[in-house]
Amino acid sequence: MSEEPILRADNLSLTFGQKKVLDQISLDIQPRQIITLIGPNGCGKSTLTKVLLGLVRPDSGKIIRSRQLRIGYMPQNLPLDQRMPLNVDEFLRLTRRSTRAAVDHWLERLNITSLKDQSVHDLSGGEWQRVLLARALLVEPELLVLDEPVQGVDVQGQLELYQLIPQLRDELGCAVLMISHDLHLVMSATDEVICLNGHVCCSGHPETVSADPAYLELFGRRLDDGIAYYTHHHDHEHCDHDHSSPHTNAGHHHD
Ligand SMILES: Nc1ncnc2c1ncn2[C@@H]1O[C@H](COP(=O)(O)OP(=O)(O)OP(=O)(O)O)[C@@H](O)[C@H]1O
Repeated sequence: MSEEPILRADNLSLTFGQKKVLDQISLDIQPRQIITLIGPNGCGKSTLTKVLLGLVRPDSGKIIRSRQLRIGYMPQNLPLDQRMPLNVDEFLRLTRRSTRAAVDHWLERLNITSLKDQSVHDLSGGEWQRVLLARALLVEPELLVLDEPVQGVDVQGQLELYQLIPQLRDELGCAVLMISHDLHLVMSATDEVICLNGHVCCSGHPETVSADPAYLELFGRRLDDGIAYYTHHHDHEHCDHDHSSPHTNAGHHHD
């Protein structure tokens, strides 16, 4: 891809207390590109996402976004005041610049029209995820950011949601940055995987990365049932590489 990135992160670092959560992270997001961040619990995926969105300030490093980049953000959770009566339709209409027609469109597109008059407090985990996705789509994003979009969703629902993501990318022409724990589920829905553990452990096209024996050793083993379980053994040193061009090191792995 030779276009200008819509977002470029350059050497982002952030320490919380004693813990270096982000260590010199660089990445580019190209128009229409689907990028997935994977990594173990607490490795900094959500923090990196919030830094990229401008919600958290890094200690050092730089973020360049294209002018007036419209970002649709689906957070991992969105605590709501339980005492506030609010149905799905009213909740979605709170989104800035949302219109009646757009709300109806996304309700229908995500197969949740039947939830329109239901209280947001009574939704199942999977239904709530779809409503949050609709809310992110209502801003007509150029960049759609999904923080663990399949949380609380059953396996069939996860497969459907991951199939939907490239379709939404095609319909909106947007780029997608998503966080996932499920490498095997997300493989076919992503153009690039970035494996995080504070630093960028490896990155590249999912098939290139997944075919790398060193990658499998680090990030999973494929069992007979075809499921690759995520088992990151981070007992290695991070060798230096060129952070200014993170996408050139597809299949890069540690010594
Ligand atoms: N505001 C904060 N203050 C202090 N520590 C924080 C803060 N936010 C996150 N952390 C810590 O930073 C680390 C990275 O957290 P983050 O939520 O980014 O991880 P994650 O990779 O998204 O994890 P998970 O997969 O469990 O959602 C964790 O150790 C977390 O406890």
